[in-house]
Amino acid sequence: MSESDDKPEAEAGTEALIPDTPTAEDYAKEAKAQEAFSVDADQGDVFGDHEEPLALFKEWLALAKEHEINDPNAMAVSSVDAEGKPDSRMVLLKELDHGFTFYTNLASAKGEQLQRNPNCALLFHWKSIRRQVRIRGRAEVISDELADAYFARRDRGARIGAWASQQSRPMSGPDILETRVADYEALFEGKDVPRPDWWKGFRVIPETVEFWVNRPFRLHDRKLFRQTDDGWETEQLYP
Ligand SMILES: Cc1cc2nc3c(=O)[nH]c(=O)nc-3n(C[C@H](O)[C@H](O)[C@H](O)COP(=O)(O)O)c2cc1C
Ligand code: PXP
Repeated sequence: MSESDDKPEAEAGTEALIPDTPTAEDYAKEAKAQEAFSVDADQGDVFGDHEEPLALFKEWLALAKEHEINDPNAMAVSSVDAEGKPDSRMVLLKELDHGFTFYTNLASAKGEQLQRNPNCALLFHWKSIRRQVRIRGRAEVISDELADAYFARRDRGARIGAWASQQSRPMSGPDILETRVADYEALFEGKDVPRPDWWKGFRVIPETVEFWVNRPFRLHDRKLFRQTDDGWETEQLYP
């Protein structure tokens, strides 16, 4: 029996769905097929000599924007509920200053969790360039002024949608959302659509930011930035 035949029975049905661990030949094939961001070691100096992580993050996001098929600014945000159980979902990064801002409904599950416990984590994974960025930090609710400015840039349809959606709460029937959208369209007909008080942004202030780039045979490169009283310190981590 070859090594690859020696698999537990329960895995059999998933073989067609879940790729096997790559062989040296697979790495060689991929390196040819996907020159710029292959799994080989030639992505160059991906970390640079930045003294803080946000400049490096911007470089990586710019590269991701060139290569991702959509939403290079998509990130998972993980929070914890009242029982301390973790919860994750995707959001879109919308502002980048000294923190990472996304917009949402404050009364949603994530909105309530982050207001109760601001400790959270963000995760970017860009498949096209085979890179990951992990951020741990604390979320703060942004100012009304910032939220108003972003809300005003959204299409009218999305602004009406924000009023109509009671995000994360159960919907009582199949047509209820359409009905609520129609109701708010009628309410705001001929008027500007204001930002609902509960539609706001969270800015995640990073405490650690880790940059990860894929390498062959899982010998990846990792660089961790950690905020200290004297600025950022960095270290390389084993893969
Ligand atoms: C790519 C992507 C981007 C998303 N962006 C947002 C976002 O910026 N804000 C938001 O409230 N929900 C966004 N969602 C929906 C959330 O993942 C989630 O379903 C919703 O916010 C409810 O989450 P909660 O019940 O944990 O609060 C996005 C979903 C995907 C797949
Ligand atoms: C429910 C919800 N709110 C907000 C956003 C943020 O993006 P935008 O302002 O571009 O709609 C998204 C993006 O998918 C979303 O799904």
